Amino acid sequence: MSSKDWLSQGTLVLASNNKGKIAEFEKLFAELALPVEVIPQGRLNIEDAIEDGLSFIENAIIKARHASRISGKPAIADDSGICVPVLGGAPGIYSARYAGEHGDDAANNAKLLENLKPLRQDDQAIEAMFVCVLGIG
Ligand SMILES: O=c1[nH]c(=O)c2ncn([C@@H]3O[C@H](COP(=O)(O)OP(=O)(O)OP(=O)(O)O)[C@@H](O)[C@H]3O)c2[nH]1
Repeated sequence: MSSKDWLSQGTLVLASNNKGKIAEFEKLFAELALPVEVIPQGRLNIEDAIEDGLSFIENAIIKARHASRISGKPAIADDSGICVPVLGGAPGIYSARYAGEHGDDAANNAKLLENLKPLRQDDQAIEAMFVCVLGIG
């Protein structure tokens, strides 16, 4: 599929089961007023892909291709996470399951703060980046 073909297909599957992402995408696409109906994959009974890529880019492509293969329609996916250089880039692609259970934001945040505690000097700020990659399949 060439980079703009998805626009002419009439529908775009949103390859995510994350309620926050779905709300943000629906708002964004409503504002853009593109001629496509955005359908969250859950409405098509598409379950989560196995996110076994080794980078945000790989995982975004895996999720988009999974939803596209099952639905037969173009799909868009987002893979994102927080990367902390003093932790070697962790939690990175594992952000959603850093504390064990997938999607437990409170536990993930608590674990990150706990791991940063011994690295903080005099309450100095610690650099972190939020990385977000979108893939269309
Ligand atoms: O503080 C935050 N502000 C945000 O604006 C935000 N947006 C996403 N996230 C977190 O980033 C990870 C994505 O993980 P992720 O890309 O693997 O997605 P996911 O597994 O949650 O859903 P899916 O899209 O794969 O179905 C998860 O821990 C999300 O909770 C955010 N955290």
